[in-house]
Amino acid sequence: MTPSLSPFPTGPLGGDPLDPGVLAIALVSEHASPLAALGGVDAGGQNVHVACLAGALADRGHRVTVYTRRDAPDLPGRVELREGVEVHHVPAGPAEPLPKDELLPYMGEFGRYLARGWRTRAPDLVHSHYWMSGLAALRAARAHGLPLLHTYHALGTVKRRHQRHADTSPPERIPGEIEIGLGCDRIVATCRDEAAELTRMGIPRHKIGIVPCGVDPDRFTPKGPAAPRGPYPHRLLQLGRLVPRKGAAVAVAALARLPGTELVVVGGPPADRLDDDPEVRRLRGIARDAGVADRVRFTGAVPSEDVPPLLRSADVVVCPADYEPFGIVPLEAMACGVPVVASAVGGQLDTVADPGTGRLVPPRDPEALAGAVAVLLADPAAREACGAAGRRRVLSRYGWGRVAAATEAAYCEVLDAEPAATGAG
Ligand SMILES: CC(=O)N[C@H]1[C@@H](O[C@@H]2[C@H](O)[C@H](OP(=O)(O)O)[C@@H](O)[C@H](O)[C@H]2O)O[C@H](CO)[C@@H](O)[C@@H]1O
Ligand SMILES: O=c1ccn([C@@H]2O[C@H](COP(=O)(O)OP(=O)(O)O)[C@@H](O)[C@H]2O)c(=O)[nH]1
Repeated sequence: MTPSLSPFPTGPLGGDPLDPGVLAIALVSEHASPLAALGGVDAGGQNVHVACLAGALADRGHRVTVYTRRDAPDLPGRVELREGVEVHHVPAGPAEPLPKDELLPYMGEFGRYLARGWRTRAPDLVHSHYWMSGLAALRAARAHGLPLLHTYHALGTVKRRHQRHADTSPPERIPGEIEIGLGCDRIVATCRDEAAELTRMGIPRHKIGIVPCGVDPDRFTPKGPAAPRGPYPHRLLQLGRLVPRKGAAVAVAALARLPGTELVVVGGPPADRLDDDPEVRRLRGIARDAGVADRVRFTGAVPSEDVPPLLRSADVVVCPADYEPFGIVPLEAMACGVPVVASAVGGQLDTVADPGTGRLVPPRDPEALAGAVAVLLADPAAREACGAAGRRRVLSRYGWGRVAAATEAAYCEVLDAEPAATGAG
């Protein structure tokens, strides 16, 4: 490791000064806690990203604090997620779950909490996730002259373009995202499409670096238990938050062109609340109308340890989102050696190699989705080759160790320091 990187007092969390070269890193993730259950409307890839990035940075010897909003009264102020990673529950607004689009009024309080804490124990750098965290962190980091890096995870301009009136983001979002981009020291975008969108928003290209999201290839493996299959010769699987933009309706409509195939939809509310969920009801209606209701199964949200067996049980994983800022699910499928048919949007343009690891098809096009899937279902050898290529692609590019190393390099650029010598995994 290299000489001390910090002009600021270190040891922000444990109290003791840190060894030279060890960074004290503050990750700010206002609505997406690394401790949250996944699959709900607001708990998805960002939660995974923050948890895994924090862990992989700790593996490289750094000390990480994740700041997330306290959304239940009984949450402890601090929780050790693992060695080197602590989660702080920030009091900002009522200590109860709130939709993320209602959190902006509490971001001043969130930022003041950060600034107060950093007065006595400042991190070496701050890395904020999602626009509201960026606003809170911008104020607090500026107050102490701390370097700030930002990852958007999703952009208001893109969401507005695709969802129009259904977009419930506050009007402050797009101007806020520009303010963050102009005010922070560096943007850690996750794919080329996002970098292009940011430059169209007027953010200088030289401030933007690209580091993808990652996957844990030791947890997501081709070998291992597979979930039991239904009575059909073929299984498609879709995984993620159950919101309309994820395109499950496209997958259901495609099923009408794929006889002998079942579709398992993983994610959404807990299994015992599926019947009350508006999106499940909508999708069941579409399935009924298409005459495929008996071949569509909803599991509800599943804990992350149950995800690899489900992925392994599928012949093809479909990711037909209308838009997808990055999309961790294709990486998880590829890591499990399963071919992916994804919409040609966002991060999926970078992650899915067509035809090597799967196929890219136009979004919102059930016919194109069904066509690409049918070719793979008819050819077991092609599926196996795609799966193996997907696994190789993940191992060579997307392990969290590599992602953390590249993120650390961005931190060091901002701090004008040398990266640590630790190998990437
Ligand atoms: C659809 C989408 O934006 N997915 C991204 C993103 O995920 C979530 C997204 O940021 C949600 O916000 P929004 O409604 O404004 O789009 C948040 O509620 C969720 O917490 C995010 O998980 O980030 C993922 C990680 O970078 C990315 O893989 C995914 O494509
Ligand atoms: O019931 C569920 C649904 C989703 N996920 C995980 O949630 C993440 C979704 O991330 P992605 O980036 O694909 O989409 P986002 O939800 O952020 O839009 C992936 O790690 C999934 O494995 C999960 O563990 N259980």
